Order: sequence, then structure tokens, then C-alpha cells
Amino acid sequence: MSESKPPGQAPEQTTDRLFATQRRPDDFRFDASVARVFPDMIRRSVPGYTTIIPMIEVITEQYVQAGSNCYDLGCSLGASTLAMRHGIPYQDCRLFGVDNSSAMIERCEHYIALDDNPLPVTLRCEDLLQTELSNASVTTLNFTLQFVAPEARAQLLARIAEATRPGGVLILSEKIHFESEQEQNIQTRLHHEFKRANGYSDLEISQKRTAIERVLIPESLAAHKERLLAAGFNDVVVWYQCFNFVSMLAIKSD
Ligand SMILES: C[S@@+](CC[C@H](N)C(=O)[O-])C[C@H]1O[C@@H](n2cnc3c(N)ncnc32)[C@H](O)[C@@H]1O
Ligand SMILES: O=C(O)C(=O)C[C@]1(C(=O)O)C=C[C@@H](O)C=C1
Repeated sequence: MSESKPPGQAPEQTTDRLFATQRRPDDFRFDASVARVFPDMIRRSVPGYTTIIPMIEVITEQYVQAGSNCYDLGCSLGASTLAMRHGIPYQDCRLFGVDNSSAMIERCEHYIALDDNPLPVTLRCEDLLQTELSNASVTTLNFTLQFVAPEARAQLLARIAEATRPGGVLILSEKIHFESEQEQNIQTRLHHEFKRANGYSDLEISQKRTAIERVLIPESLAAHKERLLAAGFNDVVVWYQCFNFVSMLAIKSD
């Protein structure tokens, strides 16, 4: 997206070079500098992201119910929110995007306004652990749960399951960890090769790895499935995997 700038001012730099030069090993945060380059960063960092986004539209269309609420928790710039919006055929549905990064929400408003679908979107700049959830048919956590403190995850998922109507779903995409050390090493190497193929240098890959180490906590597929079932969902289906990135569909029975 190009924003209009006063004459003579350089256009905004939207390519992710945040980790290209040596920097202090601070924890990764979704601040203004990340929000500025985020579409480029996530596309070049998450294998399958460019497939998962349009599939969120397809899945939403399958499970959305008339008169229900749909939630995109950790909406960032609204890529997943817009996919959901395009999959909702009912004008009596309400769609909410929630993110606690004001830098993300400010830019998200702009992207939502540029999209011409008529369904209103309500953006909430708040902690998804506190956000009100009710009468839900489709909820999305697209690479967001991994940033929530592990000890808060079970209660959040139970709250989502409780708020979900019979027949409704949670779309959960996550970076995962493998129980076998050998598989963990293979999948990590392949993920890093994906980043290299997308133009990231070894320095960028290693500095980003250090920055996310304490804030992005991946869990195993088995741990995710077990917790989703314990939270109140009746079925969990893996509908996508590329290397160590997975997307699941947790379904509440009719
Ligand atoms: C990887 S991004 C999500 C990408 C987005 N769903 C998409 O499909 O493009 C994770 C987002 O979750 C948000 N986030 C992390 N923890 C949160 C919390 N406790 N409450 C609200 N938002 C949170 C971050 O600010 C960030 O924008
Ligand atoms: O695992 C990595 O190396 C990543 O860069 C992944 C990841 C993510 O999964 O959200 C981490 C932070 C940014 O949001 C973009 C991508």
C-alpha cells in the first residue's frame, strides 16, 4: 500500500531490513517499525502464509452462521480479518479484529478502509485475553497464540470454545515444535532455507531467532490438539502444514 507523502519526502521503506545490521539483542515487539514492514516480513518469514490467508476466506465461508459474531484475535494489519470479511455472506454478522499493538491497529484501519466489502469491521485495540467474546461462529488465531504466555493459553481457548456456537470453529495457525530432536533440526533447517530463499541473510535469520526466542513459544502438535479438545472443541483437523508452520481447524459439534 502506498501512502501519500508531501512532495520531496522519501517514500516509506516497506521492505523488512530490521535485522540486517548488528543490533542489540532486544526481545521482538510488534511496534511501529515492525508494523511498517509487516506484510513483507510475514510473507518472507512464514512458509505457507500466502496460501493460508485465502484459505481462511474459504473456511470462513463454510462455517460462518447468519446472525453470529466472527473474531480475528491478533489481527495485525488485517490480512486474516479481510479474508474472513470476504468469506461472510451475511450482512447481519459482526466481525471484530483485536490487537493490543496500537501501531498495528492504526495501520489496520487504513487497510480495512481501502477494502470495498460492505460488511462493517470493528477494530479493538486491546488484550485478546480481556476481549469480550460471544455468539461466535468463526474465530481466527493466525500465528497469535504462540505469542500468548503459555500459562494463559488453556483459559483463552476454553473462553473461545465457550463463546462458540454449535457447528462453529476456531482456525488456529502456529509455528510448532517437534518432539523428535531429529525432526526439529530438519524442519528448522528447512524453515531457515525458506527465509534464505526469500532474501534474508544469515545475520538477519540469526538475529531474528534470538529476538523471538523468549516471546514466540512454540508447542507440539499433540499439545495443541490435546488442549483444544480439553477446552471444549470436539474435533481438531490439521488442514495445512509447511515445515514447522501448521494450521488447524478446531470444530465444535452441532
Ligand atoms: C504474527 S501477528 C498475527 C498476524 C495476522 N493474524 C495475520 O494473519 O496477518 C501476531 C499479532 O498478535 C498480536 N498480539 C500478541 N499478543 C496479543 C495479545 N495478548 N492481545 C492482543 N494482540 C496480541 C500482536 O500485536 C501481533 O499483531
Ligand atoms: O519464526 C520466525 O522466524 C518468524 O519470523 C515467524 C514470525 C511469526 O510466526 O509470526 C515471527 C514474527 C513475525 O510476526 C513474523 C513471523
